[in-house]
Amino acid sequence: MHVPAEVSRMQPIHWFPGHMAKAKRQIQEALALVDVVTELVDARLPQASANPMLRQIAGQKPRAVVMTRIDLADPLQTRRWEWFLQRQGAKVVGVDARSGEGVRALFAVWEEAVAEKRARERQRGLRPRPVRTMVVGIPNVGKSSLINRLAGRAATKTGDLPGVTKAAQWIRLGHVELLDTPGVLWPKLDDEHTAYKLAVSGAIKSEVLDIPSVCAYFLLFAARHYPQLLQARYGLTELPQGTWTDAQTAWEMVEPVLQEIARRRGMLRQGGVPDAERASELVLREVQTGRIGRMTFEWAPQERLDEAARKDEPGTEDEG
Ligand SMILES: Nc1nc2c(ncn2[C@@H]2O[C@H](COP(=O)(O)OP(=O)(O)OP(=O)(O)O)[C@@H](O)[C@H]2O)c(=O)[nH]1
Repeated sequence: MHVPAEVSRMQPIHWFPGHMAKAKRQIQEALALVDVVTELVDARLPQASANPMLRQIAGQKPRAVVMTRIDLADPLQTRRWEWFLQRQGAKVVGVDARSGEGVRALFAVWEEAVAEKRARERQRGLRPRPVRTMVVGIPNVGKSSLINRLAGRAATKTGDLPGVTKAAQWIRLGHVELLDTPGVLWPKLDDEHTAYKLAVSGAIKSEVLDIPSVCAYFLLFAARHYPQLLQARYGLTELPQGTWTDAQTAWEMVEPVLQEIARRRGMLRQGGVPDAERASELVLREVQTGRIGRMTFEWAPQERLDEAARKDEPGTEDEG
């Protein structure tokens, strides 16, 4: 059995305290100037792509949670996540930041997020003022895409923002003012599953985890939760069985499937040996571009199903 060298050289997952301290400071400075924080998470992994530190930094400030990449996520799971996050007190909207789908709904969410504060201000006789917000999220989650979508042609840039960076400006969008520089937070990679899910989604690159292991993680997950999509895309008759324990074992479970994919795609090494490693790159690329189909990589946390049923809302399943 051929095991790629990278699998046995799995690197430890790094956490960057220096970067985080700086990012935290910058975001804290900027947050002091906004009414509502717009937190971006990836709809395919809303928990793993959120940074828990943001809650701590943002404190009681109203949060608008934007789930990006709804075009790639499983629609049923997206509904469940929306419901779950709303129950946690966030205002939630799902968007495709590339096409702009769902983006208009954000304006209502922002207004709603500051409604109480504005009512108090009105009572004190203060003049209505625009809602100020900033976009915060992990790298690659869609911050620039969303800002560009929102800014569009109508955007006007106004005034420098002291204390953050010289270049930072507000983008005026009707009653909303959006900071044109997003806040970047690193994902919290302190658990193996979080790291693998982020790698499957493309949020972290192969310097942290190697491609064959990430692909193995994905295949075991997808064989369990989205078998029809895998079968339809790759014409597979047999799917890998089993759950993740470690990279080596997982690779051994998925290697025959990847060899089959390699054979079908003509990915052969010298002597006609199917190149499972190359197939793992292909599969991962196709996951990340949505070619295999719409998938969500983590389930909304288990809620009491009876409660969900009583409220006639979608229930949740065990991720397993
Ligand atoms: N399919 C899809 N792709 C998206 C969406 N949002 C962003 N992307 C793509 O994801 C990639 C990263 O998007 P960016 O907007 O650059 O992400 P970012 O958070 O600004 O990234 P950093 O600058 O690294 O912090 C780009 O190729 C986008 O086109 C989305 O909602 N759907």
